[in-house]
Amino acid sequence: MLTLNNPALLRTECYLNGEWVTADTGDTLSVTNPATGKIIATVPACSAAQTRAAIDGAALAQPDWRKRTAAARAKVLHAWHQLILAHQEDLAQLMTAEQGKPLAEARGEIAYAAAFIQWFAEEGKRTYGDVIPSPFPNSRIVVIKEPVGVCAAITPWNFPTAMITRKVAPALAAGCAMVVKPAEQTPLSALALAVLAEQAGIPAGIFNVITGDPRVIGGELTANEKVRKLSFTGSTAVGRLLMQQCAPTLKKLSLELGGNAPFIVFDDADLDAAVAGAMASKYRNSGQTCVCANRFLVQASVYNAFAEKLAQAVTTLKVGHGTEVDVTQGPLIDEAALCKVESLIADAVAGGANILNGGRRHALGGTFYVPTVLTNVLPTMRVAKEEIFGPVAPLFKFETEAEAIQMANDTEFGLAAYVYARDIGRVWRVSEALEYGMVGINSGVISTEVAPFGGQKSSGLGREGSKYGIDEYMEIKYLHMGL
Ligand SMILES: NC(=O)c1ccc[n+]([C@@H]2O[C@H](COP(=O)([O-])OP(=O)(O)OC[C@H]3O[C@@H](n4cnc5c(N)ncnc54)[C@H](O)[C@@H]3O)[C@@H](O)[C@H]2O)c1
Repeated sequence: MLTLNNPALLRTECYLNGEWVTADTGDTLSVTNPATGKIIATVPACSAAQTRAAIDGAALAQPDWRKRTAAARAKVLHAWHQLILAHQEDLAQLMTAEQGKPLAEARGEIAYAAAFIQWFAEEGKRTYGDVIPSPFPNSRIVVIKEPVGVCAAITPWNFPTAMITRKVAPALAAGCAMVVKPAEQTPLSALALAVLAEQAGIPAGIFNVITGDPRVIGGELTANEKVRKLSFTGSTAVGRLLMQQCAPTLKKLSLELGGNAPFIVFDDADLDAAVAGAMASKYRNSGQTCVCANRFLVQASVYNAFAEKLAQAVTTLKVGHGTEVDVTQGPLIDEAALCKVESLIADAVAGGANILNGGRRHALGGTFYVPTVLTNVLPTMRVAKEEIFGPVAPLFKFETEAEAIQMANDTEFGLAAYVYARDIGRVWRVSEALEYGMVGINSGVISTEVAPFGGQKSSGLGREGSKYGIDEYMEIKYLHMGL
């Protein structure tokens, strides 16, 4: 039973153009608690016509929002940030109920999500242009930045709040309006953000949350020419599809897609620190994180020692319902995710991998899975090529630095990578050779609002966070001025 201190945060209508609405067709989507398998709410399955109306509303509201000073926009964003922090506990409860992650992680995500709003409220004041000396006499070239206009966001279920604020905060700070379609598994966190946005005084039409069939809403968001930018976080397959759908209207795109992060442990690494980093990177959110370590590449001379220490560490994880005190690993999002994990492990074992820990469903049933460590894993196995998105650490062996780099880059993805080593020369050489957007060095946690999060290769386009993140929502214009 979900009980909130402020029950008004559990909203089950969409927030479009400053109004709370149901679907014009009357259709709904069910929201299931992955820990219990029970339906906890239903939300509207809105139509393409409603999506169009939301875009129209955003297009009408955006010019006034844009005309405000950045300081005036920041004031409203700071109010939203404060309200989110004031309701951190309720928001965390909602997130755990629909997503399954332990409450401590959910609380952490709320603070992290709010930090983007605070950061971009201030960064919006620093969207400086430039003055370029002209090659012609008596003239100057002045470069200015302007908001893109109406933007759309399509977000995943694994970080139901942060994946929204990472996009909405820079967009609003820049002077844009946003229509957000959250994942169908986790709409309640998104709608609660809208409740607080309304309270904070974000004007009607500037922040909209629409729920429903992804193809219906995504189809309109990508086809509508009033939407000038799409920011998407999710799988590479859907990212490619949306990119195609945006081609006719040539929208700007940010795509934060899948990963296949290598976690490289060299023989000079502090092994205890590497295990601590591995635990944070791999088992957080039950391994359902795009920057999760997906392949552990361990130098042969420390392979057994690292494997033993990691297998020991995972026994300290407590699997259970995210609302229970001390639980450190919740369920997977659904049965399909669990089946994928099982089939990857079966493939590895059939090819000769050993299960050092786990490798089976948890006695709790449902979608709970025992944290797993696999040894003797080979780069030819499926587990080396696909995003696992579950609590499974496959350990690969390498001999030389060159081999580690070759194995690390042997994937279409290029989101996050991790390197554990003490030799500073090695750290530089390897980091520069890695074809990844982010490298954690002796650190298993890399994401922060002040850094440019994003990937290379099939992991996507664009950056979120930092000064680079706000540029994604700004057009560049220059004035060639005769004096
Ligand atoms: N790079 C990053 O920043 C980052 C962060 C979190 C998750 N991810 C990635 O997200 C994936 C997991 O999320 P998922 O399983 O929800 O991904 P997904 O691609 O299935 O879904 C993501 C979003 O896209 C929507 N969607 C699905 N099909 C659509 C369609 N045809 N048209 C329009 N919208 C559509 C979904 O409703 C959801 O809102 C993983 O690959 C993970 O690596 C990436």
